[in-house]
Amino acid sequence: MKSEQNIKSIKEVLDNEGAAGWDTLYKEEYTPWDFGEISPALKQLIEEKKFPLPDGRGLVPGCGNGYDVFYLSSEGRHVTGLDLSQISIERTQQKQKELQIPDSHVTFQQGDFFGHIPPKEKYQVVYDYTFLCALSPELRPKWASKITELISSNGILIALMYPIGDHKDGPPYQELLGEHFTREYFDDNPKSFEKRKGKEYMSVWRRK
Ligand SMILES: C[S@@+](CC[C@H](N)C(=O)[O-])C[C@H]1O[C@@H](n2cnc3c(N)ncnc32)[C@H](O)[C@@H]1O
Repeated sequence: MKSEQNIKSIKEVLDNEGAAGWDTLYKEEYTPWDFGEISPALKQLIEEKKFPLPDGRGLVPGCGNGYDVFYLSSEGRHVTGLDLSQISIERTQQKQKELQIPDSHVTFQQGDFFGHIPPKEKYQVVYDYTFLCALSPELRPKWASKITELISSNGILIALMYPIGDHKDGPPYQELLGEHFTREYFDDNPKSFEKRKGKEYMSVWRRK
């Protein structure tokens, strides 16, 4: 990871370069959101069987270095990792090759979430971690419409909410998703990376 002298702040890069700034951040290896592994909260959800995950098709929008994509994929679940950054996608594809993970389990795709066309049967599982929060607030309703469009009826959204803000009724997920989703699982104290302790909520939402 490069020092902050090389790149002053993520916000500055994105303000100056727009969406292309994500590529710059990956190129410069300035990715402070990346802990090099999947979140303890996701592991806890799955390994402690807190919520059963459906098989079928999964999507991780803004997948970054792809740890969650590999983790969520299985014999019965194909997972697509989608990211705007060509550099991050090339890296994940390289890792997929090295790990010899077949395309029948995992696909990495460069592209814009807002233009993403779902497979015919849509997704049964979508995982959002530090993706919604990376978008500017005016894009949140658009994020919610797209999530609603991408998930099949009865499919689920796993939203690991970070950072917990000071919104009156918690993070804005309920107002964004409430019309089309029912919240079926919530943990306001999941396992977290040390630096994020107390700043994350785990939630699972079922598409109506
Ligand atoms: C804060 S990073 C989080 C990455 C990953 N989820 C993680 O936790 O390590 C946000 C990611 O979203 C990607 N991104 C931003 N806007 C996007 C968009 N419109 N469509 C797809 N990916 C996008 C960025 O390239 C970046 O990889």
